[in-house]
Amino acid sequence: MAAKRPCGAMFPRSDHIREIENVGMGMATGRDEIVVQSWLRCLEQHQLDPAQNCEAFIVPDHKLREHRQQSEELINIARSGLEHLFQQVAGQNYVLLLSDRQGVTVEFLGDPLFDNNLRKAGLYMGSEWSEGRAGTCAVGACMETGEALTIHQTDHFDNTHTPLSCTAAPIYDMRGSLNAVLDISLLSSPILKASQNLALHLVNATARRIELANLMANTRHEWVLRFARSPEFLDVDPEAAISIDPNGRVIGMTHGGAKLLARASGLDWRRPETLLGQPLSLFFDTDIDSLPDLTRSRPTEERVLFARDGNALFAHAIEPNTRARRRMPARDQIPSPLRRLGGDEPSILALQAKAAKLARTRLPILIQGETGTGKEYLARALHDGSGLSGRFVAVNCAAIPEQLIESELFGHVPGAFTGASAKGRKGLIEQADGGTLFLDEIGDMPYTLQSRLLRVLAEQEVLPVGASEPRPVRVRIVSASHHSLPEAVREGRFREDLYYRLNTATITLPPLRERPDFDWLVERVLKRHASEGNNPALSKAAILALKAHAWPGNIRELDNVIAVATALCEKGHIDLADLPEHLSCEGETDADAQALRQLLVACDWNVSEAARRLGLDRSTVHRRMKRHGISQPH
Ligand SMILES: Nc1ncnc2c1ncn2[C@@H]1O[C@H](COP(=O)(O)OP(=O)(O)OP(=O)(O)O)[C@@H](O)[C@H]1O
Repeated sequence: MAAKRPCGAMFPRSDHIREIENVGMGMATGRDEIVVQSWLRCLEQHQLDPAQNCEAFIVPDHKLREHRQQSEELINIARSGLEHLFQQVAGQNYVLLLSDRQGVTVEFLGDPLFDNNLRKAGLYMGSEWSEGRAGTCAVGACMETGEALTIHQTDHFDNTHTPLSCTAAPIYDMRGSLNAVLDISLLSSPILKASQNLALHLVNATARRIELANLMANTRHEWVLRFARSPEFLDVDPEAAISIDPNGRVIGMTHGGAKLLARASGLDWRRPETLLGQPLSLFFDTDIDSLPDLTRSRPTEERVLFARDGNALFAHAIEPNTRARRRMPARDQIPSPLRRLGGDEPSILALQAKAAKLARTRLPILIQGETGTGKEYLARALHDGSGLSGRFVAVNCAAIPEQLIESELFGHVPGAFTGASAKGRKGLIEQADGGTLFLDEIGDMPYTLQSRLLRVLAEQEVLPVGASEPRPVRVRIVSASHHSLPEAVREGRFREDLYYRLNTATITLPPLRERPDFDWLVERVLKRHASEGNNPALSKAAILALKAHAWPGNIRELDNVIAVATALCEKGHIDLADLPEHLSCEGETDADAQALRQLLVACDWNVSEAARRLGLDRSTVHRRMKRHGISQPH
């Protein structure tokens, strides 16, 4: 969807265009250098025309989902920082945008009162603010320069954006690459650019805290060294941090950390690869063996470190978490798509570690598990964690009519059969070339096709329908079934040789009712359905009801229940009343019914009072009464 932005420029249009054109011809202007450089990039590199108004571009929903999924870890880490920042500027009409490294807004906090205007102005979820797309703007210029900045009103290149004032700060990942941009914007602002100085300070501070939280979340087994210029802030709000491996080499840093290392060594922070892997002693007059002297066991003002450029800093060394290391031997080797499969419980970690090892191979993998346990989700994660460059193609063998499945999978040459496409068609197997083919419900694959699939696996080639020459394909096969394949083999419905080829490596997903990381999954699904302004928590009673349920539909059922509850709940609280009836009353016994009756009698059949004493809302109590056939005697 693309919406046209309002054209209410605060500066006469022709003057604005003329000024940009003059800059393009090398004439001086009073603007900040960062604005001038961005205008020049827009003219020369992005070939934008200042006389041509752009539309706010909002990526389609499915694309937004992809962008959000890719940034899920960042969004989760950043959320509390964003909410804190939003509270700090509450009532001042600021909007907060978190953009991913393509400039797409993946998280948004704004006043719903101005929803329509914000959407029109492109200050909204899914809007793309890269410089090539939108011209000079805070997010785009921040992405290009890697620096925090304000693009105020007529600093914008595109005339349609000139009412806006936008301030952005970069968020770097631990390896020094730009990971995201945090932007704070106003639909209308005072004329003076200096009015945004405080906003600049706030976004910078929030970006720094998000980077620090990211570094801490990803550094459990290494030393972390945090820095501040004053001892008072060292333990509570450090300015920079780095992580150090057991050999004393720098392996991660916040942006402040990168700048500090660069300053100390005379290297360039824009080339993070020159900083990473270097020994600590290149930057400071210390080494890994001396780090215990900088832990909290000593008073802050005594924890002083000298950088190689002569500057003194206060430092706080945090020891590696050895307990976590023992418990999670392979966690840091698990690619992040696979880490997102579950929590930190040993059996789930073992499952992730196994998946991580298999992801790196090209072996066929068979995934088993009840319906809705996440077999396709795991297949995708295996693909994302495999480093394969081709596509992930999913096929549900039970959903394609038997007469079509052959040409769907293998493709066909022109005119291969009545109704075949005149141009011929690439089959799904070829579409997955270089990537992963996920065959869901493989047990439903027609017997005759099973031998052809075997050939694909054995020979790495595919023979389209009607073709005489096979075509080479390199495809990784992941299959899944919630039927028992050995049983299908015994009954002669599934080829034994294919079964043995497919199940060289098997991963079995536990049903939800047996998952030790149930709480983690509930939290994750809650976050998935949270949106700006609706980020609910579960009441105790609701948690108990979720735990008591048997979840025959597994994670899919949980996902649906939470989606509905999130939509129904009020005041940021999911209570029993927001859960489906069969779930909220589950596990109640006759004794519970009797207790409820006694309570109602004690409350003189005042349902509100009974609800208050139970900590439930009235509709839940009414529902329980109905279920147990309890009513006030007349
Ligand atoms: N580890 C997970 N974390 C969060 N959500 C998950 C996880 N695993 C699965 N899901 C969600 O649960 C739902 C069902 O997952 P999926 O379709 O992968 O299950 P399945 O086992 O392939 O189901 P079926 O057997 O019916 O094909 C999806 O909405 C998916 O996003």
